[in-house]
Amino acid sequence: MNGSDFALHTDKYEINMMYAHWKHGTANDRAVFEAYFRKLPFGNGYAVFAGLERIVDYLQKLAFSEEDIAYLARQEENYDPAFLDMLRGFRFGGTLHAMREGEIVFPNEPLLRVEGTVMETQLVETALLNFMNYQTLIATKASRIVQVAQGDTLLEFGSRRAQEADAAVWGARASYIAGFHATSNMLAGRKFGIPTKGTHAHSWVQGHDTEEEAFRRYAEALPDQVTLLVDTYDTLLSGVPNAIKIGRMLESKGKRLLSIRIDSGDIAYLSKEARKQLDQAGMPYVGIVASNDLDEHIIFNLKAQGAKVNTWGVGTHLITADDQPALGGVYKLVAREKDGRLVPVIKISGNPEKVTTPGKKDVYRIINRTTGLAMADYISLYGEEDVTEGKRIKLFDPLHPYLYKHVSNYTAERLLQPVFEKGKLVYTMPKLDEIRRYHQERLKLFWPELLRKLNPDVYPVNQSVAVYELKMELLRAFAKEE
Ligand SMILES: Nc1ncnc2c1ncn2[C@@H]1O[C@H](COP(=O)(O)OP(=O)(O)OP(=O)(O)O)[C@@H](O)[C@H]1O
Ligand SMILES: O=P(O)(O)OC[C@H]1O[C@H](OP(=O)(O)OP(=O)(O)O)[C@H](O)[C@@H]1O
Ligand SMILES: O=C(O)c1cccnc1
Repeated sequence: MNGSDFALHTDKYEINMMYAHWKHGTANDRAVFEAYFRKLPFGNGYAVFAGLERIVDYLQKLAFSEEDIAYLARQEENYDPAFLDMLRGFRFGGTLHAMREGEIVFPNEPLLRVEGTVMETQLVETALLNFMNYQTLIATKASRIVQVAQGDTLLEFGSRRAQEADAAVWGARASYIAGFHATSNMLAGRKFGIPTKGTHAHSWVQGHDTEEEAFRRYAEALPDQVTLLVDTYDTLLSGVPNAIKIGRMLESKGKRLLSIRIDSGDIAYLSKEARKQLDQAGMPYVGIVASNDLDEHIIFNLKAQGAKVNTWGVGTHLITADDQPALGGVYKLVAREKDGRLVPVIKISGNPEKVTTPGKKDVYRIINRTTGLAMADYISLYGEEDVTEGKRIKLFDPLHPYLYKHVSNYTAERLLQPVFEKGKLVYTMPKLDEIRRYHQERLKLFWPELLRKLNPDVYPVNQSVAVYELKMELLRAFAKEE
């Protein structure tokens, strides 16, 4: 699917609601939706927002083709042909505010705010959540791996195990945003300018009479980028000694063996022994790449065991986020047009976590002027001025409003950026390397206790008094009496 073929990348209920609005003459009423997730994945202390590039491409190209219209005409809902005719001219004319890609984000704060007609805001729900949820999930998983790798080189190897092609390509991009250094996926490399890296497979060694011959022929063909996979037969007795022979051959030609790769067995033990052999052979410059079902926990453990690995190839566990394969981001209506005015709306649930926070809102990062560190994220109603003017504000957790403090010594950064204004793209997409740098910079705003992978501190996401009171007011209005 290319970007212009996504109009029907939506759930049928969105089309049905659009149709029902159209039938009742309310299709062009205004609506405001916000997208957020309720729980951080992997027990992490933060998430890394990603997906905006694809969202922008999708919204820009959003249009129904004749094939789409013909398909809709065949549905058992019997949509009125006049509705389908109207869809022919449909374009996204709404307003989108979004977090920057690479931003550090937290539960229950809007990551996207979409304002427009009920038609257009409803149609885009599925695709926006699909892009945001997957890419944010993978960027967050990758960021955890980056934290434990402590500056080692990280290669994304997941394509063959990803949930299909889009996941491989966009997952490679999300990993790069979070600090991975390269991907093995050449399409992701070409599309996004991500550096690409590749070694060779076991099949290369199996495809020759001897391991030494396989290594030699590989090195002869690609003398500038030789990484040899040393574990096909016996890592320490044949793989590394053969790699050293090839290292010598390369040296005699004024070249250098770049690295060896270990893909099975006890990586801590084998890498230490391989390091010794390489050093004793006078090749301290040869790096050691490890792969084989790695994730942040195994890398952390291998480092604790003193593994002599300087490059980690990570595939399956990263690209499938296998310990939590979905981010539960939701897209909720927060305000709608009534009698010509936008009014806040609420969704009530027996599960308190699922009660929505009404009203069109903004998110600010409150930064302590003295420490330069983030103290809390602060959700205000759109247009509330105290926070933008730097006045004294009250910080409290909406779940425990009796615990609060006032702050004045802060700067407030507005996190949601204007991306589309009434259908017009007003945002200059940063280059991928800028996004990646931005992510690294943003991490510096947080204390290390929040960034650790195990039992991190909980970062406060607070609400303004006005947001809290509006929610209470709507809850009271719907309170039941028995
Ligand atoms: N020293 C170690 N400490 C903790 N985990 C390790 C260590 N060495 C390897 N692992 C991890 O243990 C898992 C299984 O390793 P194992 O050696 O059983 O791999 P394997 O693929 O079964 O090996 P082989 O291909 O030799 O059968 C992998 O996820 C690997 O990354
Ligand atoms: O383990 P992952 O984190 O998913 O990383 C990708 C894996 O894919 C390759 O194995 P595969 O057995 O598919 O091919 P090979 O013959 O090249 O080893 C590679 O050797 C890694 O082990
Ligand atoms: O280049 C590699 O070593 C590689 C690429 C993809 C998957 N596994 C390994």
